Amino acid sequence: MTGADAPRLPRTDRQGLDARLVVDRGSFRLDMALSAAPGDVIALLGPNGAGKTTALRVLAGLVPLTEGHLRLDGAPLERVPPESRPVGVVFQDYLLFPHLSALDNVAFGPRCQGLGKAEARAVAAAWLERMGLAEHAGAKPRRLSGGQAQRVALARALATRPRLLLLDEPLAALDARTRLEVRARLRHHLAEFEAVAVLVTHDPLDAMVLADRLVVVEHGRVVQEGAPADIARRPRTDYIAQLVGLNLYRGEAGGHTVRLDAGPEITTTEELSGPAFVAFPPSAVTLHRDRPTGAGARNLWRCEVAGLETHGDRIRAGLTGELPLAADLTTMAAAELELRPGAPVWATVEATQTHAYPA
Ligand SMILES: Nc1ncnc2c1ncn2[C@@H]1O[C@H](COP(=O)(O)OP(=O)(O)OP(=O)(O)O)[C@@H](O)[C@H]1O
Repeated sequence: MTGADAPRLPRTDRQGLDARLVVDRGSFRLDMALSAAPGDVIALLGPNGAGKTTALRVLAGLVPLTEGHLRLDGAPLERVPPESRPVGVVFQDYLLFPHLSALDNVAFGPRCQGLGKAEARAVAAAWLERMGLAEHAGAKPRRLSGGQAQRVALARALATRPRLLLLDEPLAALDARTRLEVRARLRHHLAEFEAVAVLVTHDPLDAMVLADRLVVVEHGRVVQEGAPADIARRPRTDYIAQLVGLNLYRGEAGGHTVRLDAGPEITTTEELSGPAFVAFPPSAVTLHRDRPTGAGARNLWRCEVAGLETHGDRIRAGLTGELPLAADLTTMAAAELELRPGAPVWATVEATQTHAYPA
């Protein structure tokens, strides 16, 4: 069925993306609501197998919806075939046409939209210029660096003036140094893009730098969404807490303490009641060989070192015991404490270093 003979579904005036994506793939079910205004950049973030790529493929029209709806600028897209959707896609490995020059790769979309050859090439040349790639217009993809190929792929997607831009792990194919530069450029282009952009990534840094809003997906469901800073400050699942490098616990708050579902109490500065999360960074934890006696440390737990790894210029200790947690310390402190797997330690955290919020 083509877009033309699809049944006419009601249009709404709502601009941007308005979707509920339900897809069954064997035993896996994706069920997520996704909405965005023109100009929004949304990052879908989640562990392997969470359903991010499936969501992107549904938006692109490559996988059909089992249930739900998909509207873009008020128009229903469910029955519109991929090639007729006003959607641009940058695939993880870019999928440039190997036999076409950068210019003709970018001109391909405008040509398919009905522009004449010269006109389409002029549009493509303008996009390559904007991407800082004018001098590579005649190059075939194999002669482009990873960063250049990524920009050609982005130009190719943007040249069709899509109302929805989809980017699948846009920086995953790049080495660390190129990534830094390409990330900054991509941020600039996304900021200029006037329609909705949705990107899929595993990398919290890419998500935080590139997106205005994060949608965290686990097991086919949205577990948290919001501005990057809010999510980093108030994670609601273990996956997100690990991603942003926080210790996270759930319990029942009463005044300045949160009694954890499994384990001890944590003293906090916030005053709350009812179900609550408490989070604190590994750098807030101080370890001691002997039980500390000072009055300052309100939170004190008896733990055991489960593992040690280097983390930047510090050592991260994974602890089990009264409270499982991650603690960061300097190499010197780790040596002085004679930390090794199995070593007993006392862990303290000041109440002022914790952050409690309703669950
Ligand atoms: N063609 C398919 N047929 C059946 N099941 C599939 C198919 N493609 C993906 N799945 C299943 O759908 C689920 C979600 O996969 P998806 O690729 O969307 O996750 P993801 O979040 O993008 O993961 P990753 O980060 O590893 O790419 C997985 O359980 C996967 O096994």
